Amino acid sequence: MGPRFQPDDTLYKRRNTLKVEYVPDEIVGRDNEIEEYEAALQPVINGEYPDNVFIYGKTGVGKTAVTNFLRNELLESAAHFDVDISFITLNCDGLSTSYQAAISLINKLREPEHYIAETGHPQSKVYRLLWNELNSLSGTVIIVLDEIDHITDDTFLYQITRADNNGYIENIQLGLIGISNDSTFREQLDAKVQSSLCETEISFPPYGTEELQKVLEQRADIAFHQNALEDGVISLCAALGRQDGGDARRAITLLRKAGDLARTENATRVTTDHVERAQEKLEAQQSMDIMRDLTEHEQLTLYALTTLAAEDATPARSRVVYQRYKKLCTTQDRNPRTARRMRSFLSDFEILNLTLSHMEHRGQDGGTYREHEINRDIATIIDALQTVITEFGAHRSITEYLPDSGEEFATIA
Ligand SMILES: Nc1ncnc2c1ncn2[C@@H]1O[C@H](COP(=O)(O)OP(=O)(O)OP(=O)(O)O)[C@@H](O)[C@H]1O
Repeated sequence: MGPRFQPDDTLYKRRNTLKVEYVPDEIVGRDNEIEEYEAALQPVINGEYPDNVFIYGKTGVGKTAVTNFLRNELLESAAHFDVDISFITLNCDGLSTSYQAAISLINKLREPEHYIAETGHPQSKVYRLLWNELNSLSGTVIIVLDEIDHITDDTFLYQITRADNNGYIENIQLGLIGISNDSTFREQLDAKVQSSLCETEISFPPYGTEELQKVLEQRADIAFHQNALEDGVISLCAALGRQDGGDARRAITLLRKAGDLARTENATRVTTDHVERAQEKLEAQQSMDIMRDLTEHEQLTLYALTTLAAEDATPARSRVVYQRYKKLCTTQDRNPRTARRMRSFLSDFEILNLTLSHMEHRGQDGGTYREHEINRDIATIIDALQTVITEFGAHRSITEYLPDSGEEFATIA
């Protein structure tokens, strides 16, 4: 028998280009946004101040890809015309305060051996160090703050947008690009910060089917061998991607998952059937992630409804779900949320597609009430709720759905 893992390149030419980390050389389907963005950056090449730019749009709509593309183009043009430009990119994911953001930016500008500690400095010292670092640069410096909405207070943005006016920086012309997928972020900013940061605002709308098709075609050309995709594969991925919010990242991931499925099955081509099955898997994974991210009381509510489903007692009225939910809470002495709060959890589940509910009308007395049922299979929900089940115990109705190591769960009558 030969080695277990055999190289296999029947379908893929460069599979890595379908991974999220890959930066495309060319951007397709974002011409209007690129035009606006370019106009805001154009002054830089004339040696003038750039406009500060605020980019917003939902996840996977090309905000980062277009920013990286234009950065590369600008750097190339700057080299050609001998203009001094530098970019500093800071991803604000994981930075929740201005203090952390300022320290991260300082460290971005320093060599690792001169990094400063993440805590313990007076605020005035942090900004002094930051101005020193920026003043050691020259020409135009553009700071890109990706996921800018993670910074929950305005101080950092206030300081950095005012640094020039306040005389803290000399020699350099500072430009700021803020990127966010939270459209309400801008409204929450202090008015002065808002007007400085949002000199140019560019909204990136979700991709339409045609645009997704272009993005996918471009990527498939690099990633797959010629003829590796059956007709209709790209258009199906584009249509499903459109339904899932016009997110290019998700559409590209779907194509990769379909390719992987085809490869696992030793298929000679990727077919629409592979795409459909890959989509089912992605959806299952997505709802699993959603369920795992619910709060404890939301999970207990879902757990309560699932036990009723396991007893064949669904669709169930909200008050029946509430009784079961309260019972689960008492096993660990938790104070149950009010019935109204629990009903709001049930409405949220419906929006998330985890449950279905409908109104029932009583006959003679004319009242109405709502009934709920789960919209995922019991085993999947039980799997997602492992943590809460381990802590609160396994209701007798679900024992057959527990993993083989079921003994570790205390049972609830
Ligand atoms: N117009 C495009 N042309 C080619 N590839 C694209 C295009 N738009 C997006 N992509 C690809 O889709 C993926 C997601 O894009 P990107 O990271 O730019 O989204 P984003 O809007 O910044 O999302 P987030 O807010 O989640 O960071 C990336 O892999 C990117 O390369």
